[in-house]
Amino acid sequence: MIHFHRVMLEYPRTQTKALFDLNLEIKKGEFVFLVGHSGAGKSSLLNLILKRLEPTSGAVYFAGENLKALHGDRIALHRRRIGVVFQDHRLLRDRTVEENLLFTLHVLGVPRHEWDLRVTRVLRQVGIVHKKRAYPDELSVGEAQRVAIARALVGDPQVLLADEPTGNLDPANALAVLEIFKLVHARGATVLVATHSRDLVEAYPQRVVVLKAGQLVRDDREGRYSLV
Ligand SMILES: Nc1ncnc2c1ncn2[C@@H]1O[C@H](COP(=O)(O)OP(=O)(O)OP(=O)(O)O)[C@@H](O)[C@H]1O
Repeated sequence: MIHFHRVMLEYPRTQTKALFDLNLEIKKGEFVFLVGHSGAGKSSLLNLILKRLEPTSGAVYFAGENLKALHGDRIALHRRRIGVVFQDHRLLRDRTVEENLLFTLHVLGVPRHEWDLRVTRVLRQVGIVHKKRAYPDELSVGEAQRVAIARALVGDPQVLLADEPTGNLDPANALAVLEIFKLVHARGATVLVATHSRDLVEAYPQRVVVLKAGQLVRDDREGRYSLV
């Protein structure tokens, strides 16, 4: 589903080498934790999958297609296949929870007659349907994060990418978020979660890929957490 082939990434302005000779293959339906110290390159890796960044050398493939070949509208179409959750949820502050999700469905081009059903279903799934008329500023951090997850899932993406999705949450809320990811995984989506949280990794033993200073130093299918 996602394949990195000898990827090197250097940020040109600062000449920071963020990833070195990275080879990684993630199969359809896999759940992968991406761990590593701050600055190890986790966010850079996720941004390459979204084609927000281009590799300096090497190639990133998504569903068999080299992302380098995508231009213009096809980049937007590519991103629509992917649900994204960040620590900083980036909800639209002047729209209610429901309107935030409707906006996403509009952008995704989902037919209007499906909107109500999809919004209700996904808000139920993340346990926040009672807040659908609230504005983001009226939500707790944990609630806002659930809405961000709902927004990432409302388009039924094939792939879910999450960057520190539980960084601001207390342990109970972090585990609640993990439960949602497990459901998404069980439904067949490919899930990639960048995290510093040992608790999260230990609560759901899955494949763990460890980055250290831009290099993949460990790939453990037994789900063992170690920052090396
Ligand atoms: N826009 C940028 N321009 C220049 N250098 C950058 C940029 N973004 C990240 N870097 C550098 O690239 C390296 C990898 O950063 P990245 O954000 O991918 O790490 P990370 O593992 O996600 O860290 P964290 O856990 O702190 O979010 C770091 O050395 C960082 O300083």
